[in-house]
Amino acid sequence: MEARYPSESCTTLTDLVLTGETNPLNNLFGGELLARMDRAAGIAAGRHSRRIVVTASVNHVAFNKAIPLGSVVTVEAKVSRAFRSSMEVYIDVWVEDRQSGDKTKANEAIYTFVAVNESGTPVAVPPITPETPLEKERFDAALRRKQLSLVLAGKMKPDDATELKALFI
Ligand SMILES: CC(=O)SCCNC(=O)CCNC(=O)[C@H](O)C(C)(C)COP(=O)(O)OP(=O)(O)OC[C@H]1O[C@@H](n2cnc3c(N)ncnc32)[C@H](O)[C@@H]1OP(=O)(O)O
Repeated sequence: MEARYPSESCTTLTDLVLTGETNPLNNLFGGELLARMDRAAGIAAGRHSRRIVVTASVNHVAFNKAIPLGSVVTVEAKVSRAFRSSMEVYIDVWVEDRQSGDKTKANEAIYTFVAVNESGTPVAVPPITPETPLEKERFDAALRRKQLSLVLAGKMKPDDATELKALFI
């Protein structure tokens, strides 16, 4: 399969924070943000693989900054690394200042999607070639994150997590 670039999967969703999507402090409800990130990441993984994709894990979510009611929120998702059937998708969340238009990074998350056939069986996806320094940095660290996710899910023995062990040697 021919390699693809992260930019080919880049998916941007921009939307407002409306009443009904906020917590008692009038900030965006965490579950609503997770859902927006899942949608953007699913589209990105689908663009990379051109397959049905399912969310396999949510590996890292940092709610660093509250997002107030009425904010313009942009969720940007890109495949950072493709393995055999799984893809790591990196998501950056930006909040736009309505007067200046300046965007501030509010949150980030890392999801894993798996490409499957009509029966739900995992299928191979194209490899990915990172281009920018940030894409290369995320690509390089993705195997470590995959091993951590598999160990935490009980799907890999800690002894087999070579990339994690290398951090401490
Ligand atoms: C878009 C949506 O929201 S879909 C709804 C929510 N998601 C779902 O319903 C998915 C339900 N889960 C499933 O269907 C299955 O568990 C699957 C397809 C994710 C994985 O199936 P498995 O039988 O575990 O398959 P298998 O062991 O071959 O793993 C497939 C790939 O997923 C990876 N994987 C599985 N679990 C994890 C995990 N927790 N973290 C990271 N990667 C994982 C494996 O490493 C493997 O990757 P690779 O082929 O690139 O090496």
